[in-house]
Amino acid sequence: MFKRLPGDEARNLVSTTPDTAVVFRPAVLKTPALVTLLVYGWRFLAALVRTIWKHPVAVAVPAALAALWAWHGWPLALSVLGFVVMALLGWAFTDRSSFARLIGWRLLAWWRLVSVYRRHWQPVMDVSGLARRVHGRDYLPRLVRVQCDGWADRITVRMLKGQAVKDWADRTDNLAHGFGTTSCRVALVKGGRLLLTFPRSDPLASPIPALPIPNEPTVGPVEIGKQEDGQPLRLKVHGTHVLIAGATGAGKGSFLWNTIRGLLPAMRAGLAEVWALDPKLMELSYGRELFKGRYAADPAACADLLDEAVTVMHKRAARFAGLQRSHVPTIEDPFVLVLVDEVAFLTAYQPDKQLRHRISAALATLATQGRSVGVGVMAALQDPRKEVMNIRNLFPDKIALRLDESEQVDMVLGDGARDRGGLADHISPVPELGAGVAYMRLETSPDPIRVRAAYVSDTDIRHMVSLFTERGEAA
Ligand SMILES: Nc1ncnc2c1ncn2[C@@H]1O[C@H](COP(=O)(O)OP(=O)(O)OP(=O)(O)O)[C@@H](O)[C@H]1O
Repeated sequence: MFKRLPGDEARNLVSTTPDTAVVFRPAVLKTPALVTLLVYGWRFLAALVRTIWKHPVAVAVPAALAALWAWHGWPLALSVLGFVVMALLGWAFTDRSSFARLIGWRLLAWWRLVSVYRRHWQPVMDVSGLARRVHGRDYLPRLVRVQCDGWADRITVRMLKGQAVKDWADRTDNLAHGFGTTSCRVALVKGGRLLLTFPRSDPLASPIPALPIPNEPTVGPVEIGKQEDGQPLRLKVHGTHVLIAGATGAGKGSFLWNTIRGLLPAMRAGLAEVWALDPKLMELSYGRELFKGRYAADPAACADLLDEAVTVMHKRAARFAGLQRSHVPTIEDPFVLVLVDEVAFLTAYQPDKQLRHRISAALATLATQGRSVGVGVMAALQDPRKEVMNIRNLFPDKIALRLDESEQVDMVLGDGARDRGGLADHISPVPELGAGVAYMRLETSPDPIRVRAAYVSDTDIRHMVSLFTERGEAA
């Protein structure tokens, strides 16, 4: 007597009499030909309507050409096709960006969909473990849409019911290599839908030379480099505090120097001041003339300078109380940016306990109360552990350059940042490839963005100093 079993369970059958083979006869249901034809016909019709609905222009052009051919012969259809191609080429050469936006990226997206994503979708999902087989049925996440721009392919995906973002975030390596790119970023669009970003090129692959000094004095976001999509990287420094962490040689200095460079016109105009704490005596001493005496390297002098910043902050808070809630830089009340290179030298590694407490208390006070009265802190450090920097959570904006260990990423950028693609431990230790490259997590956005700061060389710093002192004297 045969028992009917779902297909998948046949492999679980065990014979107690090894000489007798288990005979499995699947139940065969004969479907009438008419039903099969109707099903295929319906599917074809649905696909046709869907294609016309989704791609009206792409369907209309070949349909019009086919109609021309049928009614007026192929010479006319060919001439019209030639005319269309020439017109498109003309458009592409005269207004590249609008052509790319309206036609170019859509064509590329279609090509990438057909040649890469749809073609490799099933094998990549299977091998990476994102497809599932339940009770003999295969379930595959759905590839919803492919969009392209000059930098990356963005794939919208519908997850399987019951999958979590983490399931995908843990497999970014599999996805990237499966689709022939070097990296993949996962972001949640809405419940059940993800956006996978696959960069096609890397605008951050080679060092970026120092950017021009801005013409206008501004404390607004200062341009300091590039984002991974090739857009300028503008860092907010006024109204926030910034923590920069990176292993030795990761390029922390370039974030500090680019910020000073961007603020230079405002410093010259008296709208901004940079107060520098340089306990290693290496990084900021090179341009100490820029700080107009607000420079300290000795720990005791650093503590005095921090106390002075706290006093400025308290005085402003007392004056502003009840009158204004945010700071607007003026010559009387300029924006004060306290730059601290290797803050751990002043806190965790400082042998003098009293000094250590004084410095930590001043830093914590500035970081909790300074931003609304125009006193900001930008601190750099190598080791982001809590024992070394126990106030790291007081910095709203965080930058992780190359880090030695994967656990350090979340210490700097906050919980879950590495799962969201902040792979700071994967940044190359080769200076040409990785110095100045970082993942940035801003207060306003939980997804870390990959960026590279421009390289401000010693010559650039000398030029900044001469420009500042010359103009300062002239002013
Ligand atoms: N933005 C950048 N682009 C390219 N190369 C850079 C960049 N920044 C730094 N470098 C290179 O990396 C080297 C190390 O940079 P830097 O001294 O700023 O690192 P750091 O993180 O401050 O190191 P440490 O903590 O040891 O002082 C520089 O000498 C330079 O050659």
